[in-house]
Amino acid sequence: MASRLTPEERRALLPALGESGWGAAPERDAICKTWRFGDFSEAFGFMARVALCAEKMDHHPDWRNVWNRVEITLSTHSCDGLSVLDIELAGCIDAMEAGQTGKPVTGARPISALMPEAG
Ligand SMILES: C[C@H](O)[C@H](O)[C@H]1CNC2=NC(N)=NC(=O)C2=N1
Repeated sequence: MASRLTPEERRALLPALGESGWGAAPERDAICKTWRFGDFSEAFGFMARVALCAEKMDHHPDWRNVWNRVEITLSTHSCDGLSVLDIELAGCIDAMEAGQTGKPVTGARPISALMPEAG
């Protein structure tokens, strides 16, 4: 079973995701990111690609789609928080995004909320 990221792992892994638009989900140990696409077809195409990747990993997003907008939240049910599987799935999603018209929506809550201070 995947275990929850340690403070050291968080400090090592989360800043890069923050750079690409991931933020801290409200009131959960989870990361989230929102994209806006040209239209519903593009948004749904992106979701289909994410679904295939998630199924291959046996690790699945929480998500919401409203027409051209896709909001994804990642956390691991089995440890009730962030694990390395969420980091891997986020990386896979970001790699797919590159070829799309979809753009991340700015304004996510800072990912540093999920990182305890060192010391
Ligand atoms: C039985 C199955 O392997 C588990 O339920 C998997 C499926 N997808 C999952 N997805 C997520 N996000 N967290 C999990 O713990 C998880 N567990």
